[in-house]
Amino acid sequence: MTLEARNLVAGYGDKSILEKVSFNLADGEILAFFGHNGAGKSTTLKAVLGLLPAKEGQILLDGERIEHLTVSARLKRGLRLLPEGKGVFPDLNVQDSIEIVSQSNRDPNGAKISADDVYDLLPVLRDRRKTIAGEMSGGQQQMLAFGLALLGSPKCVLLEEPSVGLQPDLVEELFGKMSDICKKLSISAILVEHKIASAMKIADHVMIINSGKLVFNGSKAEAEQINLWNYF
Ligand SMILES: Nc1ncnc2c1ncn2[C@@H]1O[C@H](COP(=O)(O)OP(=O)(O)OP(=O)(O)O)[C@@H](O)[C@H]1O
Repeated sequence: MTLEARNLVAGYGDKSILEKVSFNLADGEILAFFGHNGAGKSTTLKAVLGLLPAKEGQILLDGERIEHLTVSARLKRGLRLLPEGKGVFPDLNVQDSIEIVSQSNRDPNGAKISADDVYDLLPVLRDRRKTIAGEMSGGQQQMLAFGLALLGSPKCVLLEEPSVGLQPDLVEELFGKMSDICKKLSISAILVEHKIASAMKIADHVMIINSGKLVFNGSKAEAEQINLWNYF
């Protein structure tokens, strides 16, 4: 199991938003995470990464308890967040962006995913090496953000609405690429999305949150048997 949450309670100040949220995610699995605006999706991601403290419960990464660790310690262990909006350097070209991030990630044991690997996995980035990131299309910027996240050799990526602002065909292309790469490299992902039909195409597992409580948590096959909208 890559990532597991057990009875996680988290919120802002004295107020708890998440009510004993539990889920688990195996290597290479994609967990589609749905819910209304304000239901608690981002709060869950923030608690997993350590941007919010866990008031109660446990978070485990590869079996190790991490809920007391700092954000940087969790990043070192392979968690990555791709926040909503494009996580790119808008004024740098693709090549310089990849070079800067791969140099800053270089560790003495050797980074597992190199710049060349990223170009091989996402050939559009090789084609656009000299293009300024801020001048690329939304979908290409998302691919770059995902490529930069891969340079850290993540175990689990937390994807916050990567489809925002993309046309439907680009959403399918982006999700297809992300899914292929996660499967190939055994990276697990939580995919927070409002574009449910597109996210369902690549999901292995589905969760729906409502007012801080998980109201559905099951396999894709189980999710396909029900009307997901009844849970919103
Ligand atoms: N910084 C904050 N301080 C206090 N309350 C917050 C803060 N951020 C979010 N909340 C509250 O926490 C609850 C859950 O918000 P959260 O951002 O997790 O929702 P979400 O499911 O990610 O929504 P969306 O789909 O709109 O991004 C909401 O009631 C929201 O008002």
